[in-house]
Amino acid sequence: MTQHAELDIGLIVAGHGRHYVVMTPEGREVICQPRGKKSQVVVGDRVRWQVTDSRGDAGVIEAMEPRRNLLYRQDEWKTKSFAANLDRLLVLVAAEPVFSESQLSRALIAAEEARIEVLILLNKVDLEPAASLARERLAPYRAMGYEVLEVALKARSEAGLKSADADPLRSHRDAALAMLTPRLAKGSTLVLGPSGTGKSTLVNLLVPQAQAATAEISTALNSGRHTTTHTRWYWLDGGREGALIDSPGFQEFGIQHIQRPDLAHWMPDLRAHLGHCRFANCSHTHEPDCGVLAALERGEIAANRYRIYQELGAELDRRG
Ligand SMILES: Nc1nc2c(ncn2[C@@H]2O[C@H](COP(=O)(O)OP(=O)(O)OP(=O)(O)O)[C@@H](O)[C@H]2O)c(=O)[nH]1
Ligand SMILES: [Zn+2]
Repeated sequence: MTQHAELDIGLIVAGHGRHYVVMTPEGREVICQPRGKKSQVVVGDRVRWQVTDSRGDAGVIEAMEPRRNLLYRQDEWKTKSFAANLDRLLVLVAAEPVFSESQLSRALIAAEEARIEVLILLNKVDLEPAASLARERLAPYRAMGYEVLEVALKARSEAGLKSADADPLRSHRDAALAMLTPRLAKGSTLVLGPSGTGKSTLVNLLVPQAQAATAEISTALNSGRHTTTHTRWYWLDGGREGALIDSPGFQEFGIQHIQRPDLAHWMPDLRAHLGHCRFANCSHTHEPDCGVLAALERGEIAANRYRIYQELGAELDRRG
């Protein structure tokens, strides 16, 4: 275990195939390949590595340091890691296109299970009436304890602005920056968001040098345009205290790694009513004297959320 302790430590900031970009504590980027055939390192991992060329810009990853957490999704066939050692998950949704509550809930469940704090960001609040509808759909999430922030990263009108402003686009953008900068200043934040929500806009706002950095990495890894579809770590400040991790979009957020009996526990609104069921192994679907069903009846659990619980529960029950 200690045999690699004397090697340099580095941070995985990007990866493409079997090539990784390792950042040294001084901020230098080195292209590394893992030693073994199978590599499980992901962006956010800290690794022990050593140089393999005389100029010191290529190396080999010898070992991975223990992880604090790992956010991943899992369907029937494969596991897909997002990133490791996360302090925060920022789930970006928008007034338009209408977001899938099921996908949102899946991401939140995976984050709960991995013990990662969540921030929900609603973009395009300049678009009414879509914004009001989205706000309504997010109300249960606020009520169950998630922080929900609203922004208009690229507003087309001055709707939603408190005072008339000569440049609504700029004032919305400045307001978003002022709101987000302090919240993301420390630790690593992974950004997840379905296509079209404004994820590129958000990353470019918070990391103005993102496009240049991505191009540079693509050249280094010789992967051309492909790297833009990969996960990438960006420092938010010169002191390297805060980081934003951009990740590619995905179709389905599989949560096959969640244990069926724990499902309700990872849903804070359901969790609040656990411990009051007649049966210790209650599935909260059909049992008499179920605390969750009683709470649903009393309107203390949103109908949509309970429907999502049923769907996800059935999905986990089908697992072979
Ligand atoms: N009205 C409005 N439009 C916005 C806002 N933010 C972003 N958009 C628009 O939404 C569209 C998607 O923004 P992008 O930043 O490209 O979104 P993305 O999530 O990276 O999308 P993909 O590239 O498809 O993954 C663009 O046409 C933006 O101009 C906003 O606050 N209000
Ligand atoms: Zn129950």
